[in-house]
Amino acid sequence: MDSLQNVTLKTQSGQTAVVSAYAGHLLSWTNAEGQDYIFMSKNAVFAPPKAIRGGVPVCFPQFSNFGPLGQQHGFVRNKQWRLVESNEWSVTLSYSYDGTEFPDYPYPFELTTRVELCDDNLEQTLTVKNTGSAPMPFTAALHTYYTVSDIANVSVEGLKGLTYLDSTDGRKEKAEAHEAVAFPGEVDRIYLRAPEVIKIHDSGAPGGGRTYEVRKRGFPDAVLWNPAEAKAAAMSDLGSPEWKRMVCLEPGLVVSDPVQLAAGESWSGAQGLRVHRAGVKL
Ligand SMILES: O=P(O)(O)OC[C@H]1O[C@@H](O)[C@H](O)[C@@H](O)[C@@H]1O
Repeated sequence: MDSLQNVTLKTQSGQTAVVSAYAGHLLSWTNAEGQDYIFMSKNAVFAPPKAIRGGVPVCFPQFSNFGPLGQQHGFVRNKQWRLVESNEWSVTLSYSYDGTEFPDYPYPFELTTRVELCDDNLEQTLTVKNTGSAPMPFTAALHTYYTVSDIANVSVEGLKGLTYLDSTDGRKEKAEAHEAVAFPGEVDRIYLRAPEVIKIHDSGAPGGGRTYEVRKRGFPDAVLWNPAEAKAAAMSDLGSPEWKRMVCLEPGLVVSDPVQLAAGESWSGAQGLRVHRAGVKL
């Protein structure tokens, strides 16, 4: 761990990942050519307790305003976590909450994130244990920011036929009609009961195109987000043209299958990320 409390993972093939003990946050994942698959805003602020704009913020114990807290996306993305163990290719960090700091959330828990890099595959697991004596409600998401060439070149596959809540339209329920979901403007949606595999295609990525394959487990929902010009302009840590270079696809436990975690019990969710280049058969 360096002085910034970042842990760097490296594979034999030259991929790297950097995970911060601040917020248990995955900051980057680069290929052997140094291209970062994970977006980090050039205007991101690294000043705790500010949340970091980019990477993979952990939203817990609340996603957005789905829960009792006033704080959007919960509080663990604003906290220092503890290093549990690390080696060249994996790191485990944890955050313990004793149930006292936030009166609206009196549920003690131990939260752990493990990031593992093996060749062309990044695995991230989130595990929570209820360390209190009452059933513990929570919502959660792995708020993953992907690097894209330009949002105009991006389409998302795997969502057709699903119901989503449109957060740009009062969270009305809508049906996804498109095989390839594009981004003609602001997109902020919670897809309910999304499939295990979702793909993000970027036709303008270096080398003739790129596909991010996301395999999620334990998280029933998936959030899709790009703020577009006007909303991004109001975010000092994003702005223009940074918003064009990112898309968020976030495995989430938000609406479907609500959890009341019994005392002493644990819950786990995970995502496995793989990148395919143009011309390589999926
Ligand atoms: O600015 P924040 O708190 O990091 O949130 C960013 C976005 O996160 C997404 O997950 C939400 O669906 C959006 O509504 C929200 O704007």
